Amino acid sequence: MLSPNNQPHQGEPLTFPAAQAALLTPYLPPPPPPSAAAGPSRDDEDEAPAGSTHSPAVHVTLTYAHSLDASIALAPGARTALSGPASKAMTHYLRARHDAILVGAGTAVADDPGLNSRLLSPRPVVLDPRGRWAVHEGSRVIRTAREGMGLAPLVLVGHPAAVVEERRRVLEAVGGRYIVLEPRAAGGRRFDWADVLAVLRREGLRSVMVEGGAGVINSLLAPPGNALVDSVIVTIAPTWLGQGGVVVSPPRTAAEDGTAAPPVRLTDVKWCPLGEDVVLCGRIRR
Ligand SMILES: NC(=O)C1=CN([C@@H]2O[C@H](COP(=O)(O)OP(=O)(O)OC[C@H]3O[C@@H](n4cnc5c(N)ncnc54)[C@H](OP(=O)(O)O)[C@@H]3O)[C@@H](O)[C@H]2O)C=CC1
Ligand SMILES: Nc1nc(O)c(N)c(N[C@@H]2O[C@H](COP(=O)(O)O)[C@@H](O)[C@H]2O)n1
Repeated sequence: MLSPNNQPHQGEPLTFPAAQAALLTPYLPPPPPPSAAAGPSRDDEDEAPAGSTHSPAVHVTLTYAHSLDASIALAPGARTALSGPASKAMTHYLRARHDAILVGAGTAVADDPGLNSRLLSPRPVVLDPRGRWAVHEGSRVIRTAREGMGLAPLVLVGHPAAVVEERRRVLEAVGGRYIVLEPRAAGGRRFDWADVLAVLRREGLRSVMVEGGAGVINSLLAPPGNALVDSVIVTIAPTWLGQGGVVVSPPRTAAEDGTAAPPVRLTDVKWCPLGEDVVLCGRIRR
């Protein structure tokens, strides 16, 4: 079993079997050097991590859990447990293997997530172009940081006016920050993924686990964002969530003759049963 390292635990001690961790290794960024174990502020070298396909190098792992009908939640705003205990442990292991964990404003608002790991916590990053996440003293991610159980978030907003002074104070009190980034995609409503990764790289973050929700996943799986994804790890839970769920389904692209074409496909695929769930690992086919 892999054992927790230098950060305090939250809740039950957590272990993830080494044999299962070994299956995931080819899809993950290299482990941080021992000197980086205290947190994700890394030395600013410019080497690309092994397996990375873009530069400057930020390893991007897209990972989430969905139902048999591709839903990641029962309804917008409904926090929905899909992963069983074994795959939940995998999620904490994966979080610990990345410098940053990224979610969209929809998830931050709906779930009030902790975004930490019971092993080594990554830096939470929230994409919030319009500043709609009303972060406050009681937000879980803030409490988690204050209690030393995780790191404080970086919140990417699209305009200085999206920063509310009281929220900025709350964030900065625990070591978090707003970062203004120009939304250059989707008619000025979305961040260009390459710009997001450049911000992370400037912050010394060399790997990011993109966790959701559907808006973020669908945007990253669509071109040109999907060219920046190094690996995909999806937990499939043996349940249907039914119509009205929050569905992962990126927009179709058009083939040369104008007919609809699948936007993206995986290659180098491995399947691994984990408790009652199955975990699918793969890379985006170029
Ligand atoms: N099962 C699982 O593994 C997971 C499930 N979830 C679930 O997903 C649901 C939330 O999904 P959803 O509502 O789609 O919310 P998201 O977390 O995907 O947030 C979507 C919002 O994030 C912002 N955003 C997304 N992409 C970009 C981009 N490229 N640039 C800038 N901003 C971007 C936009 O904010 P704006 O609209 O303000 O411009 C967008 O509306 C929740 O119910 C949650 O429980 C979440 C994570 C994992
Ligand atoms: N891996 C996974 N399985 C599920 O069943 C889930 N519902 C999620 N959701 C993600 O985890 C966040 C909540 O966990 P923490 O409070 O941060 O520990 C939630 O916001 C989603 O990002 N993930």
